[in-house]
This record gives sequence, C-alpha cells and structure tokens, in this order.
Amino acid sequence: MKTIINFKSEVPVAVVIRNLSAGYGRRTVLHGLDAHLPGPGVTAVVGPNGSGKSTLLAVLAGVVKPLSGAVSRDGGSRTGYVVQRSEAPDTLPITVRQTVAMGRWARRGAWRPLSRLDWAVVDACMVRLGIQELAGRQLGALSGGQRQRTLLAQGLAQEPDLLLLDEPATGLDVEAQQHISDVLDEMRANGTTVIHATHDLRMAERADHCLLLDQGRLAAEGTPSEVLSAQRVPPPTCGRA
Ligand SMILES: Nc1ncnc2c1ncn2[C@@H]1O[C@H](COP(=O)(O)OP(=O)(O)OP(=O)(O)O)[C@@H](O)[C@H]1O
Repeated sequence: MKTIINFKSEVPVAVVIRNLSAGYGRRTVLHGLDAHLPGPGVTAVVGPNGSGKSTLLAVLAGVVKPLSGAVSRDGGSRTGYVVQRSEAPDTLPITVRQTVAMGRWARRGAWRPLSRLDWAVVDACMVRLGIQELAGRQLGALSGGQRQRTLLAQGLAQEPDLLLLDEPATGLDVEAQQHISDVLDEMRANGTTVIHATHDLRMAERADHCLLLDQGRLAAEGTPSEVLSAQRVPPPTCGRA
C-alpha cells in the first residue's frame, strides 16, 4: 500500500516529481512516481535490489529521459551526480587529484585550464574527504573506500545545489560511512539538497526525508522513522558493489 506523509507546511520543497515513469528501451522500470523532496535537506531513497533507485537518480540527473511525467526544481541549477563506485571506470590513467578536478569541468569547460580558485576548491574537497595524501595516486590503484571518497570529492567540487549520490557508502566500514554521513550533514547545512540511494539503514535514518521504492513504485514517502519503522524495508544487502 502506498503511504504518503505530507511535509509540514514550513518545510521548503526543492524537487517535485510528478507521475514519473521511466525505463530502458521498451522496459518501464519506474511507474508513476509522485514525490516532494525537501531542500535544503537530505532525502534517502531505499528499497530492495532492482527496485529502481539508480534509475530514479539517473532521471533526476537528466541521464535517463522520463517516458512520461516530469521532475521540476525550485531554485538552483547546478546538479552534481556521483554514480555507484562499480560504475566508475577504474582503468583510466588519471590521478585522484585529476579525478576530483573533473568536478570543475561543468563550470570551466572540459578543455579550458582550471583557475587557481578551481584548484583551491579541488584541494579543499580532497581535504574534506581525507584523501589529500592520495592526490598523486592512480584511481585504479585505490581501495574501494578510497575510490568512493574520491568520487564524492568530485561531486563536492562541482559545488552543486542538488547533489545526487548513488550508494555513496556501500561497502565502506562504519567509520568511513560515518564520515560520509557527516559530509552530507554539512552539505545540507550549507544549503544543498542531497538525494542519495542507500541500503544502509543508519544512513537512511539520518536523512530528513525518505522514499521507499518497491518494484519501481513508490511504496512509502515520509520521515525516515515513519518509512523505516513499519518494517517495510528488507534487511540491507550488499548492493551491486
Ligand atoms: N542500463 C540499463 N539497461 C536496462 N535495464 C536496466 C539498466 N539499468 C537498470 N536496469 C534495470 O532496471 C531495474 C531497476 O534497476 P536499478 O539499478 O534502478 O535498481 P536499484 O534499486 O538501484 O538496484 P540496486 O540496489 O541493485 O543498485 C532492474 O531490473 C535493472 O535490471
């Protein structure tokens, strides 16, 4: 049964999803989603493997086009999108610092040299994610957790109004997950709208808002405690990482 818990009126809405359907080729994966996501704020998208979390983020990022319905945003135009670690190419011969610097391309253009300010932002993002010691290391030589933090630093370097993260903490140890949750809290405090897909219930509980997907449909929407407490969420899995 679909459960919608409305925001209190004073909570600003940053993203409105209206009757959204999307998929791949002839296959429809998301079916008629309606949701209101707060911003600044953190929304966690939860649900079993294959329920459509990554597809929803890809639609919000503009990578997958809706088959019908629409997504609208209130204010802001810069979107940062951090894909699942397993989707990121790790054979590219680039360093951690260069990877993070790619986050500046949307502002600067891929072929224009970065300014001193750009590099200052890149270095600050690496410090924030604790990867400054890895700056010269090749992306492909990193551990899973180090690569995850590098990708998140790239997302931060975009200085987005809307940050989309696909399972940012999957496969990380508790300390690293805690670190990433702290970074998300900071982003929210700085006025960013964050939407992340997660299998980690602790991360979901720290969000302001939660969507539960089940077979491409919105099974519940509300605060994390409202959505997660009814035991509608199956035990966490390892995801695809
Ligand atoms: N590029 C693609 N082409 C075709 N089908 C896809 C593609 N990406 C995902 N799908 C299918 O869409 C459905 C939803 O997948 P999606 O990755 O959005 O789910 P998810 O909830 O993120 O899963 P997980 O928790 O395993 O990451 C699945 O049945 C999947 O096989």
